Amino acid sequence: MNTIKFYKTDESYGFFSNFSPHPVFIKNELWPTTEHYFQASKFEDNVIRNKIRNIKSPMEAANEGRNRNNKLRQNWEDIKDKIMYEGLYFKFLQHPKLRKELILTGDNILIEHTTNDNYWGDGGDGLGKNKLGILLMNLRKDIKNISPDPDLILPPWIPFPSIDQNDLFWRMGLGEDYLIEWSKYYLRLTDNIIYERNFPENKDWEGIYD
Ligand SMILES: Nc1nc(O)c(N)c(N[C@@H]2O[C@H](COP(=O)(O)O)[C@@H](O)[C@H]2O)n1
Repeated sequence: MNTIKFYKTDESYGFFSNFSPHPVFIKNELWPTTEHYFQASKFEDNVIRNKIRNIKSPMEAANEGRNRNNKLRQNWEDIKDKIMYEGLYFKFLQHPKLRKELILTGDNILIEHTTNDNYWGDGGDGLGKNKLGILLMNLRKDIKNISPDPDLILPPWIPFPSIDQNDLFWRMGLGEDYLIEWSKYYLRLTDNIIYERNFPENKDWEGIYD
């Protein structure tokens, strides 16, 4: 088995980094990157969460999240892997090109390679836990279970479960981009019946296939 190492966003496979500039929409909030979401999730105080959400760069968001003058939520150590997986899940489902790239890594081992991190990364010498790489590989398996087709684009209610079809979210930015891409994909399908059987309309999207 081969390995794929990533770290810096401007190097190969940089989109696996949480610092990559891919916005995510999670539980009715838009985050500039998964790093912003992850760092803000360390706190219960909405003032701090919103401060982090509005910070420009992921590095500054990470610095604020690591600022121990901010009161860390009590159970953070217990939930941090789950939060990270949640961020990754929505990132890779909400950006079809990233979903495709993840599937195309096949069964290669994914490693966040850095001396800066012994938990999420490999510590540089391979002795770190590489939790980010492991979660990405778990996600790859889960995504392939939904559909292994790298070119498939999921209907909007799967990557964006909390937004119904009349929401203004679909008229701008991430939502608009997704809907346009999905519509083009769906209209080009040669076998709609199988797609519609695999992904039945949910109640907020009734009639979308008509
Ligand atoms: N760019 C970068 N610099 C560092 O110093 C890092 N530790 C990482 N790793 C990423 O940091 C995030 C989690 O950090 P904390 O749990 O707040 O220490 C996570 O996105 C790692 O992949 N990256």
